Amino acid sequence: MATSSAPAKVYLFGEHAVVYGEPAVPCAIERRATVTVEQRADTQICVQANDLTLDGFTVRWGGRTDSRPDVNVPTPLVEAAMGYIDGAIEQALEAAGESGVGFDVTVESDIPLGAGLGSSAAVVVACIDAATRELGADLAPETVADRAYRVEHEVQDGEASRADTFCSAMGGAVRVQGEDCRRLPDAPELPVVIGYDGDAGDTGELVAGVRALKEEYGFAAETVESIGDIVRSGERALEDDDVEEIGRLMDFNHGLLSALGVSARTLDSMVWAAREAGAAGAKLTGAGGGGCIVALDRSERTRTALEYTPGCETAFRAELDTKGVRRET
Ligand SMILES: Nc1ncnc2c1ncn2[C@@H]1O[C@H](COP(=O)(O)OP(=O)(O)OP(=O)(O)O)[C@@H](O)[C@H]1O
Ligand SMILES: C[C@@](O)(CCO)CC(=O)[O-]
Ligand SMILES: [Mg+2]
Repeated sequence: MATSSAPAKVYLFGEHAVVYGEPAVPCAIERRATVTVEQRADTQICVQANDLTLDGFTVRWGGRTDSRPDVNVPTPLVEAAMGYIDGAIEQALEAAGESGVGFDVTVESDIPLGAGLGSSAAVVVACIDAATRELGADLAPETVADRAYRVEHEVQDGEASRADTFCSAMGGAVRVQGEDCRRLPDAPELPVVIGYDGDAGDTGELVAGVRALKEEYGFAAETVESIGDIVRSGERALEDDDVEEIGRLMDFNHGLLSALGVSARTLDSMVWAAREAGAAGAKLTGAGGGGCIVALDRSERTRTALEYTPGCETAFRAELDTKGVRRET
């Protein structure tokens, strides 16, 4: 039996545009998905999943006698979860040079699902790490990141960046542009506050929506390029530890994401509540459509204001996670 965990992330800048070759800077936060993997005597994959936004379910597939999932939760969710776990197991088998092995997989996660905090990447990264160790192989976090990216790419219908998976595997703040993935040497100490509307967006669908806009309108394509410019300015502000400037750029980034159609009324209200409470800046994080915003505020004012904002279910402070994927005992 092997257990690994991997962190969630927020985007300081650059989600969506990163899918088209612009840079992005996500940052791992201290909320984790933990995956336990144990070999079975047969070839079935049996998944038990629990998290904050899910009551918990069990799916079983791949055996000779029972290849249909046996579940009581909505089909799209189950299919998505099966896609991620199936993909992760396939990657682990390939990495370990094995085939035809069945597993019991247990997922426990503190990361709300589909909320822009990278629950999919954390689950896939932790699952690949645990499954390869269960098979006697040991992969470097960069290799886990690369294999996890292949899974996200497949599940998101061929459109995904390496940002979420690299960030979750490596921890800290990272910079990703195409295949160029690096850890930022001096991870910034940022006063991150997160607001969550209790809702979810489907990353694959939201990415497809931006792609369609970009193909229809030249100005949408230019908006994506402008997000790249914001990220480049953001990197300089991060080097200078200039929280005010980082905040201004986050505000601008949110405006452009909103123009690309991936915000939501609740995300906009939370962003405005944070700004009015004195946050240095605020934006949606991740794919959007519902889920989380990220704001910067050293004081408690933003968190308190968010808690009283209609549409906000919960608000919390998030510490930077510097560890990335790790073995749990
Ligand atoms: N605890 C979990 N158990 C099983 N599957 C999970 C769990 N957490 C996430 N997943 C899978 O990940 C999917 C959500 O991934 P999606 O990419 O849409 O959102 P996200 O990763 O949370 O946010 P974003 O990609 O915007 O950062 C779920 O539908 C489910 O298939
Ligand atoms: C929207 C997106 O940029 C981030 C989702 O967390 C998609 C991706 O990078 O694969
Ligand atoms: Mg995701």
